[in-house]
Amino acid sequence: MARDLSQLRVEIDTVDRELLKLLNQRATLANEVGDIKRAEGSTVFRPEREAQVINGLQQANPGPLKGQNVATIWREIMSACRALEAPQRVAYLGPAGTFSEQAAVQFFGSSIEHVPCVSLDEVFQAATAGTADFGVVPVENNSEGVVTRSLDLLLQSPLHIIGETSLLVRHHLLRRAATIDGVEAVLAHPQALAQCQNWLNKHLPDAERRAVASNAEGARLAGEHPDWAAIASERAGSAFGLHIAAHAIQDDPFNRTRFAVICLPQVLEAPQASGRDCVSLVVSVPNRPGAVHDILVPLKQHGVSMTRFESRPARSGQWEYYFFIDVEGHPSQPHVAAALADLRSLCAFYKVLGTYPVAD
Ligand SMILES: O=C(O)C(=O)C[C@]1(C(=O)O)C=C[C@@H](O)C=C1
Repeated sequence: MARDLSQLRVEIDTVDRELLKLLNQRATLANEVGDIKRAEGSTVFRPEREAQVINGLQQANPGPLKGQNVATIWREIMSACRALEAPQRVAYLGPAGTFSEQAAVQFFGSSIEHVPCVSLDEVFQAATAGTADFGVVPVENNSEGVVTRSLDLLLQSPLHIIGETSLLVRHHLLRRAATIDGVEAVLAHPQALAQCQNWLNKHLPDAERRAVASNAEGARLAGEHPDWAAIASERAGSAFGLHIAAHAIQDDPFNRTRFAVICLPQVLEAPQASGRDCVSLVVSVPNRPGAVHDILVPLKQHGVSMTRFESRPARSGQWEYYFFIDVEGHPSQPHVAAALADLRSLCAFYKVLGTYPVAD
């Protein structure tokens, strides 16, 4: 006979008590792992171990929970266990409510210490000086291209990339009023203004577009001026008590931003191979005909796929460029190591920005 609602809820309560007991058992074990790591002076965060735990559970999952749900739940469980071992301080472009904050929580789970920064430069400084263990910075948007400041900072910085996360970015027009009537200025980070330009041309052609340091900063200002609107996330809207005057106004409905997770090699060395990895490099080549073509040859010869190739002016006063290259694989794989060694021998400048598991 089918159980009624109250019987089912009693059973759910029993299962929850059992889960709570097991989760605390798990947290106690993680705490013991923390004691060992403290004694060794080693790092708490082990992304490859976390990936292993999640992959193993997804493979063992009989359902009806979806694999994606299993990943989300265990990412949070491990985030809480990690925080018991030692708080992980994560720097990002703040204030609260930015997509960068969302990316940080997506990667590390919500049990982190937030270190909001006023600029990308400050994120790099925080992670370099040790006021944060990790930084999370945007590197690329699928409609707007690369975030040039992040690439320039990566080039000069002692930090390396240990992970990435990709976020579906939905921009809303936020305002004190619930409609777009009478908007005189639209405030947002330049990237967000660029990602919504068709919508702005069509619906608010006469409004001034004002670039500010972050979308959340724009939302804060829009909260103070009735004739201003901001382009920002729902999260920023609720943080500053604003209405969504227009929903999902980004020109590309599949607008995604890729974020890099960075830290000093002393905090965390390059993660071991996870099975789906990527190496990010920056190189420059001697200024002679065919030099750019030549650096791609070793990749082809050794069967290594290139997933990104971007150029940035070297600012040397000459027509010289840095090339940011992502290749698939891990340097522990012989064909990847061979391709990188050959490529390096052809470059005037060669720096590995990081080796890390690719985001889903
Ligand atoms: O296995 C470890 O090294 C742990 O610290 C435990 C644990 C976990 O909760 O499973 C927590 C943090 C690490 O990032 C990896 C895994």
